[in-house]
Amino acid sequence: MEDDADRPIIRVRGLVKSFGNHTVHDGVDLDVRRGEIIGIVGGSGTGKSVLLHQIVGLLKPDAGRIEVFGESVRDTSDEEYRALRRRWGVMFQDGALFSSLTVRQNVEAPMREQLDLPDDLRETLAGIKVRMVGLPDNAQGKYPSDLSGGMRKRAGFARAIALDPEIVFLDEPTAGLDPIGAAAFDTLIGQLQTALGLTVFMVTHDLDSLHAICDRVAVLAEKKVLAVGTMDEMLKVDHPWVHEYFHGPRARAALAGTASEGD
Ligand SMILES: Nc1ncnc2c1ncn2[C@@H]1O[C@H](COP(=O)(O)OP(=O)(O)OP(=O)(O)O)[C@@H](O)[C@H]1O
Repeated sequence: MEDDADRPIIRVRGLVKSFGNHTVHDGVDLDVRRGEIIGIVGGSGTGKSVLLHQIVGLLKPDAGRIEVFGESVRDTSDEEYRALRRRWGVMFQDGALFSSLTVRQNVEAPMREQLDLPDDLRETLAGIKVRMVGLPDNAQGKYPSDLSGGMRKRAGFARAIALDPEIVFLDEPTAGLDPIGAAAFDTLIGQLQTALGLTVFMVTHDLDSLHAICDRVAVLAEKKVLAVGTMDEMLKVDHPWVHEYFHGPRARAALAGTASEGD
């Protein structure tokens, strides 16, 4: 069945999640639109990664509803979940590459799991994904430990797009990169989003990324999505944390950087 174009590609309603007596989410609502890049921001420990992990079915919410492509992620059989999972790719915070596999083998891993392809075709396709993220051909045979942090992130991105997903989830893709590497990674995300028509759900602390590539931003605070909108709309939100985040010195520097790029 075709997805309704107006229906959010991800719909979260009334999400509640606690660890012991520590409540992380208490009524999280969020819609993600098909084709957008949405940045998820919030203070440390506000549950950005926990939200991502619940949406992709790696953590079980205590209450609430999560729909991806109109399907409830919780109420699926193993087979249905496998089919859903094929339509998204995840790049975890640290890249989460298999250290004993080469870059190309890492990209092949989800293909082996989900697709029944002849070896040579799978290798060729994985090689194409490695090229798409801007890694040189000689990176294909290297192990994660032989790569720079930026190259490891690109390899993680290549694995996230291995199955031609409709959504990619990126957990702090530019964390730990120097400003030039981070800007190059932002450019890559923007280019692949456009070229492949991706929806991008991106957890980030990086104000430069928000300015450079995000269509909308969702702020997690007080156990909820406190505000969601464009960067311009975020500047008008009257909440102390949101105000400090979007008007503070780092925000001004990021805004100045964006302005001078456009000059
Ligand atoms: N598996 C777990 N067991 C217990 N507590 C957890 C677990 N996973 C996350 N938490 C707690 O949930 C809270 C939210 O964690 P999460 O990693 O989502 O924060 P975050 O917003 O992504 O933070 P950061 O920006 O620092 O990465 C934290 O207090 C964390 O300690």
